[in-house]
Amino acid sequence: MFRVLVSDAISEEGLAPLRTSAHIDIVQKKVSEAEGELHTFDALLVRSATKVTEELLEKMPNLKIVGRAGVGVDNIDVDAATKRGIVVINAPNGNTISAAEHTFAMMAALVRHIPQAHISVKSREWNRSAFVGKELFGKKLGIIGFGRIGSEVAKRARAFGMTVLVYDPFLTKERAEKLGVSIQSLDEVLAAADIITVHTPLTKETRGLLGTENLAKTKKGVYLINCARGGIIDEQALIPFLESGHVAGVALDVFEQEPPGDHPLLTFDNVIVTPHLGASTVEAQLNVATQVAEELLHFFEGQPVTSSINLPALSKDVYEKIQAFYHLGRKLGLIASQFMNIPVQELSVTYAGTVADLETTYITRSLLAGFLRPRVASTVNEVNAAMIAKERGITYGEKFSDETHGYANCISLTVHGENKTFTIKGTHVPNYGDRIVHFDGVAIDFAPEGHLLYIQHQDRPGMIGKVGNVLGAHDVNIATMQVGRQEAGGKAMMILSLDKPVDDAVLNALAQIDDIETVKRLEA
Ligand SMILES: NC(=O)C1=CN([C@@H]2O[C@H](COP(=O)(O)OP(=O)(O)OC[C@H]3O[C@@H](n4cnc5c(N)ncnc54)[C@H](O)[C@@H]3O)[C@@H](O)[C@H]2O)C=CC1
Ligand SMILES: O=C(O)C(=O)COP(=O)(O)O
Repeated sequence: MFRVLVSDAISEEGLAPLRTSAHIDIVQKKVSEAEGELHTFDALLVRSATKVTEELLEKMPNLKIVGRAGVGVDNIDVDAATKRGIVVINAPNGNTISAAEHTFAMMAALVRHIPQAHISVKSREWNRSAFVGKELFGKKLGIIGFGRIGSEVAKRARAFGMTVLVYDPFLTKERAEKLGVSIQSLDEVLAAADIITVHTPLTKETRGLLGTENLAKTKKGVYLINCARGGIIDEQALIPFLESGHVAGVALDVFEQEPPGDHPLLTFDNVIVTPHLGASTVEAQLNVATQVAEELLHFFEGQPVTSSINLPALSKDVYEKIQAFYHLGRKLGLIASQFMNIPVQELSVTYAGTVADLETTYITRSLLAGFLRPRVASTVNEVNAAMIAKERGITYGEKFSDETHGYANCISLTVHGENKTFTIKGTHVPNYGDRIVHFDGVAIDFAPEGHLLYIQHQDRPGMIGKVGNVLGAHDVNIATMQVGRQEAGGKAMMILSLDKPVDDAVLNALAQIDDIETVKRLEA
C-alpha cells in the first residue's frame, strides 16, 4: 500500500485516478496536522503553500516522490530531495493559459484603474475623471522570461496591437523567430518598455532582477507586473520608485512572503494585488491535479515519470526501449562494486551496438546507483547517484564504440581503483536475459542473477571436481557453473550460481584448495 499525503488544496476531480487504485491510500491533511504519521508516507502532493524543507524531508524517511500540482518548485528543497533519492515532479503546462490570462487581466486592470474605480463606485462615488487610463494598443510590452507563460502573454499582447520586446538569456534565436519575437538585451527592454512583465522562475539569478539598479534603467511612467514569483521584483526597492512617480503602477499576484501581511506596498493606490491567483481557475486546477496524479500512478507502477525536476525526462516509448539495459547496467555496477571493494576514482562506461543509440544517460545513472549501493548506507537510485558519486570523489564518463564483440549490444564498465582496474562487459539478449560476457580479462558467459561465487584459480585438471566436492560437503547446491580462462594452463575463473548464499566457512574451505587464488561472494 502506498500512502500519499495531500497537504494543499488540490482538485478532487483531478485526484480521481489515484482514488481508483486499491494500492493507494490518500490522506488529505496539512503537514502540521500529520506530524505523528509523517514517517509513513511514500508520496507528498503540494501546491505553493507547503514548504518542503530539508527538515520536513528528514521527518519523512519513507518518502519516494514529491508532486507539485503546478509549475514553480521554489517551495521545495530540490537539492535536499535529490540527495535523499526522492523524485520531484511538477505539472509544467497545466496552468500556463490561466497564468497568462491572469497576467493579461492584471495588465488591463492596471492601466485602466479597474480595482480603484470598482472600489470608488461601490463607495457610491461617480468620479470618471479620476480614473482616466491608457490604451494597451501601440504600447511596448517588455517580457522578461520567455517560456510557456511569457510566450502565451506575447500572443495576447500582439492581438491587442502591442509591440513585444523579449529578454530571456536561454531563448534560442530559432525559437524566438518561430514565436515571432526579437531577443533584446535586458537593458534594451528596460529602457524601451512601457509595461514590463516578469515570467522567470525564482532562482539565485532572478531574485531581485528588478532591483534599484535595473528599476532606474526603466522608462519614467513604466508599469510593472509580477505574476511569476515574489522577489523577482525587489519589493523594498520598488517603494522609492513608486513614491517618486517613476513607476506609474504595479500589479502583483505574488509576494516575497505569502501572505504579505501589513506590507508598505499595499498602502499605494497604484499597486493592485491578487492573492496568488494565477493558477486558480477550475481548468488549471483540474489540469495540474490530473497531471501529477497520473505521474504518481506511473511512478508507483514502476513506469517512467515524464516531468521530473531531478531525473532525465523519458517518454513511455523510450523507457520501454531502455528498460532491459537499465537493469543490465544496474547489475554491472553492483557486481563491479563488490569485486572492487577498494576505493575507486573513476567509472568509465562504453556503449556499443543497438544500446548506443538509446538514451544512455538513464542507463549510466542506473549503473552508478548499482555501483554505489553496496558502498552507501542511504537510499541510492538514479535520482541521487550522480550527486553521491561526486560527493565521494568518483568521476564517471560515457563512451560509444563499434566494438560489440559479436553481440547485438554490449555495455562495458571499467572501474579504476587504487592500483587496480577491473572491466566487466554484459549484453542483453531479448527473450533470454542478461549475460555477462567478459569478467576481469576473461571471456565467460553467465547470467548475473542470485547468489554468485567467483573463484579465480590456475587452469589445472580436476579443479571443477574439487570445488564441487567442497560445496557438496557443505550442502550447497550449484545451479549453474561457467568456466573461462585467459590461456590454457594460465589464469582461469569459475562463476557459480548457488541456490543459497554461502558463509565464510565455505569460502575458507574453498580457499584451501591448491591453485585457487581468490574466492568471492557476489550478489546480483
Ligand atoms: N502566479 C501563479 O499562480 C503562477 C506562477 N507561475 C510562475 O511563472 C513562472 C514561469 O512559468 P513558466 O512560463 O511555466 O516557466 P518556463 O520554465 O516555461 O519559463 C521560464 C523562462 O524563464 C527564463 N529564464 C530563466 N532565468 C532567466 C533570467 N535570469 N532572465 C530571464 N529569463 C530567464 C527561462 O529561459 C524560461 O524561458 C514560474 O516562476 C512559475 O512559478 C506559474 C504558474 C502560475
Ligand atoms: O504553478 C505555479 O508556479 C504557481 O505559482 C501556482 O501556485 P498554486 O498552485 O496556485 O499555489
